[in-house]
Amino acid sequence: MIRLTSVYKEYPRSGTALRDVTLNVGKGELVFLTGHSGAGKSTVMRLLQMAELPSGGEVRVSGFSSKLIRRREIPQLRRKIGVVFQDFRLLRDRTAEENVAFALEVTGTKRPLIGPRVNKLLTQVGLAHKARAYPDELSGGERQRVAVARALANEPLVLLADEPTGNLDEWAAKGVFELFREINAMGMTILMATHDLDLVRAHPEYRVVELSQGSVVYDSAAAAVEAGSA
Ligand SMILES: Nc1ncnc2c1ncn2[C@@H]1O[C@H](COP(=O)(O)OP(=O)(O)OP(=O)(O)O)[C@@H](O)[C@H]1O
Repeated sequence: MIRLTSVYKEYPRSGTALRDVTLNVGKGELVFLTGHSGAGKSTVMRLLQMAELPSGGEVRVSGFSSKLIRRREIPQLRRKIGVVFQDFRLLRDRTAEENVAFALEVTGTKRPLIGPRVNKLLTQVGLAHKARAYPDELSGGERQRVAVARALANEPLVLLADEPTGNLDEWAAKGVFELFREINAMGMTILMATHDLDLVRAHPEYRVVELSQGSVVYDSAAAAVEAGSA
């Protein structure tokens, strides 16, 4: 589903952001991507959306390769990736349901299908009763749920979440993560960049990959294999 092979990313002024990163995420996995500020988590997320290309190595996402993709194919790839950000990025002048509907309008979903689909998505994230509320009328946790509904609107194959609980208090963070667990249990592949080590420690059942200064320094999946062969 996601495959980074010996990926390097250099930025002209700040130098090497990723150094020889190899990482495979299989279909249906939920993986925490951790590491200090500046470790390269957001860079990985941007490369997966092919918003940027690697300086070396290859990024593959659901059949698309950074080595082969053409500019005009990028919208096709993006449709297969749902993205959730720390700061929600909702349209303030649109209600919860209009925010979700917008994601369907821009991909050309037929109008009669949009209403029922929005309703289903808002129900899935537990917010059907707030469909007519504007973002300013919602709590942080509720806003993030709308953002998750929007990310799922076009039935992506992968969900990328960059610090999705970073702006939430502990309870709201737990609630949003529970939603991720439910979505993952239904088969969605999720890569979640997070600083929240308490959340990571509370869920040892999920794989953890740690970046430090642009390199993978720990992968619980690899650690499990090594422990098994020792
Ligand atoms: N657009 C850019 N131009 C130049 N350098 C960049 C750019 N984006 C990231 N970098 C550099 O790449 C390195 C990794 O940054 P990145 O944002 O991926 O880290 P991060 O782990 O997501 O950090 P944080 O947790 O603070 O978001 C940093 O040294 C940063 O300065």
